[in-house]
Amino acid sequence: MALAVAQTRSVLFIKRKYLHALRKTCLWFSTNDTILADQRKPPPKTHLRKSQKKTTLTDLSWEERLSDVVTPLWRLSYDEQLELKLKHQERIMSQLSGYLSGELQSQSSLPVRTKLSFPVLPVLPSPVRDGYRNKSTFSVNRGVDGNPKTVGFYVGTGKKGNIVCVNGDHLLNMPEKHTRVARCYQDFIRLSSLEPCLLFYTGGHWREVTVRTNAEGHTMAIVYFHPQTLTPEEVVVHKAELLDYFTRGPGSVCQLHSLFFQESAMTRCTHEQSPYQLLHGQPHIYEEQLGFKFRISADAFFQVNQAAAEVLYSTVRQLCIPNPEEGGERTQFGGTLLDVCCGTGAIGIITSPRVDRIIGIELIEQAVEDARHNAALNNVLNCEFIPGKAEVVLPGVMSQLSSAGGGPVAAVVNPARAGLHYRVVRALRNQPNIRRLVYVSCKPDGDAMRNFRELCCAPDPMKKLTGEAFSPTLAVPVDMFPHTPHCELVLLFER
Ligand SMILES: C[S@@+](CC[C@H](N)C(=O)[O-])C[C@H]1O[C@@H](n2cnc3c(N)ncnc32)[C@H](O)[C@@H]1O
Repeated sequence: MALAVAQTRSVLFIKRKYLHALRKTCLWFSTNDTILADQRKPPPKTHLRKSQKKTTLTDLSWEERLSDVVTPLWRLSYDEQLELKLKHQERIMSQLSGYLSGELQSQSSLPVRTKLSFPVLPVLPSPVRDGYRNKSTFSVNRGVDGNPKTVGFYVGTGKKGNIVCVNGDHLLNMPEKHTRVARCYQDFIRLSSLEPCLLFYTGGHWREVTVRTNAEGHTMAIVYFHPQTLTPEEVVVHKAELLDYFTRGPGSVCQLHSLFFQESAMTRCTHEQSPYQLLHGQPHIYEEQLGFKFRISADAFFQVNQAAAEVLYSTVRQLCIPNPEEGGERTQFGGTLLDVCCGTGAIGIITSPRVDRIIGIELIEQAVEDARHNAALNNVLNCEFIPGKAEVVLPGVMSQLSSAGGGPVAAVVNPARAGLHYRVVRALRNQPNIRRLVYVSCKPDGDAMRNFRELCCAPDPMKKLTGEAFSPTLAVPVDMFPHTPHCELVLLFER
């Protein structure tokens, strides 16, 4: 009996210590689309308890170490994960409340707990918790056994020079289809006469592989390749070997719906910088969201968790254009919805029945083409998608909206982690017809916080922020990334 009590106490102690460490970690962790993998088989719970008793990092297996990097909450129950995420979001929103009330001065101020000036709802859970990722990017580097042709995820950092590439089959957020492609790609590059490209300046060719899947199980693989000094004719030979491996050879078990190849000498190239070459199959995959169908190109952004994206999108739609009886009669807002950083147009298209007009703005041309195609595919006629940087395009759109008679305008912004350019914030703030603005952020404590403050500060002619200030009125966190510390925050501003 005494022994059982002592054991329980020790597990509780370890759990508390672990939660404390995670809370600290959550302050600086950020969503990283390229290192996050999907995983299928978590180390069993019994294994977990043993690992909790271990004290040093080196006692952990490589799989556990990778899980701690990619899915650091894997040891916690899902309820514990949601509790932790809610506390983290509340802390960030209390920081925002502090800035707005003047209690906190600068972003470097210690995060003193300030009373929340608006409600933060409980985190909306992801309907799918395991194997949820529809996109994973696997790196190539030296494995645990020293083999430089290893495909997986990094433990360690380039800066410290201690990178080890660990296979991610066990990761909780990874679907089996993704790890199968990674395994096959590893077998393929091990058979290839070409070297892997570990560092751009040291040569080598085979780089990472991205895998995208949809709910129907279609699989798209994109292989990135550094041509170095190979001639185009030489590259053709290796492309043909890759194609043969995945269509007629052992890689055919992946049943690829699409195989793309991109020659790139940079970390990341758009389709315009270096075309995605279709070696096999269909150029797109399709996904359904809330009854609408979406085409996704190799280069386009799409939310990584399809089921949770539906939760996110219905939350955003309801906050942008509230419908008192969600699911009942549609209310017609009769104005314009600006969808800034619209990707393949999902938010605008899903909200289109409630508004007269949607204007989407997006940087990536392939995504804009997808958005236009998606509107037509769904018989949506009131959407217009404009390619370009929002900071360049939006000021012109605003003058059009003002001169067009000034109907009501709602705005949704969903930028990447770098947040919105100050010109975008200025244009939104200075457009008096916008009364509601929904900001969707995967990192609200980063650059987005600067945007929140610029939207809500007192008018400042020096910064050309002359429009009436917005106020945050509701925050809804949505868990898109189970087992990781991240979630999306949907923040409603009104004035
Ligand atoms: C987080 S994604 C959101 C996409 C979309 N709202 C969705 O849910 O699918 C951010 C998008 O912003 C785009 N983007 C990044 N910087 C931009 C800029 N300066 N102007 C316009 N779009 C930008 C990216 O290409 C990406 O598609």
